[in-house]
Amino acid sequence: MSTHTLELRNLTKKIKGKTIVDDLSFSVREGEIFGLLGPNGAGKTTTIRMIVGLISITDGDVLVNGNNVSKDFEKAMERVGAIVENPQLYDFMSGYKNLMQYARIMPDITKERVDEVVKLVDLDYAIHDKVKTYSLGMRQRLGVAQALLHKPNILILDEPTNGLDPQGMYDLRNYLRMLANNGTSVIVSSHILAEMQLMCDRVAIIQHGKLVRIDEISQREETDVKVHFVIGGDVSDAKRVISDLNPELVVEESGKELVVETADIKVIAEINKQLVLAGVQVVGIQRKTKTLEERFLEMTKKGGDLNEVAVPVNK
Ligand SMILES: Nc1ncnc2c1ncn2[C@@H]1O[C@H](COP(=O)(O)OP(=O)(O)OP(=O)(O)O)[C@@H](O)[C@H]1O
Repeated sequence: MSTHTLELRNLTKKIKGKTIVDDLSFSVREGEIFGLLGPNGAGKTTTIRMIVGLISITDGDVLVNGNNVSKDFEKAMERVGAIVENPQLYDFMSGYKNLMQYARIMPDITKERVDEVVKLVDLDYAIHDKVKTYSLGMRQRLGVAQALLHKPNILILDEPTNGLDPQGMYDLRNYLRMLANNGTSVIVSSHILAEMQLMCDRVAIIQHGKLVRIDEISQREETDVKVHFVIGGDVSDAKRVISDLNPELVVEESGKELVVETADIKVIAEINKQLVLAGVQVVGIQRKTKTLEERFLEMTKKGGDLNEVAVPVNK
């Protein structure tokens, strides 16, 4: 059984009569990487700012490790590490001095702990260089090291991939995964779909301040499978053979391809067998999973039913 570390209950933010975050509810589990995904202005940053107490909550509750942020703020923040705005770093000091400076104002942080977080974010090689010589990725790693000093069990990063190069993104993913494997709940926000798919276990899709749905990345990949049969001869013969097996299997036809929606390997093998037995030439079979991007676009398209995933257009 998994434990929830962060829980949002009907969280709402209104600014000057405008609803920015609208009745948002979800829970984050121990040891998972949870994404907030939505277009610019969807309300991700506002949500995070409420979670960490940077702005007030209009309505609803945020529970952090069981503590209500509105009622028991200090207790709630005890084990939260966050980078919401750019981390406060002094350019003229070394990375190490920055961390020591920060450690001094926090209770019970030892020099050993500073060394530990430096290792964790892979900054040992440059930790005594001045921060002004750091790349964006290194600055960000130093910011994360700082946020981790007090051993939080929840780490919140607003748009952590912003400005990172591919190597920086790859490194970020790896060490966030390592933290999650050790039990930390990691919450990241982004409008970059592909990044979220690579990084997260679950993604909450947010639009106009509302939760559209929560996508379980691995589970989804198993269900949203389509198989493309590429036919050598007459496609209508192939279509008839497949329809005889099950009239609902074929969902699309395009040129020489018949698209079948199933994740069941036995069904795929049976279709192939029947096609061959009927003398139909099968020149290719391809399995394709719907990407998070396709699903996201389907769900957020104007006028679309946000709870229903429509049959995707062929790409
Ligand atoms: N203090 C404020 N006063 C008025 N409107 C605000 C305020 N803060 C945020 N907003 C509006 O709320 C909406 C959501 O903003 P928010 O920054 O939370 O979005 P976001 O999903 O984080 O997007 P982005 O990726 O662009 O930061 C935007 O339309 C923004 O203009």
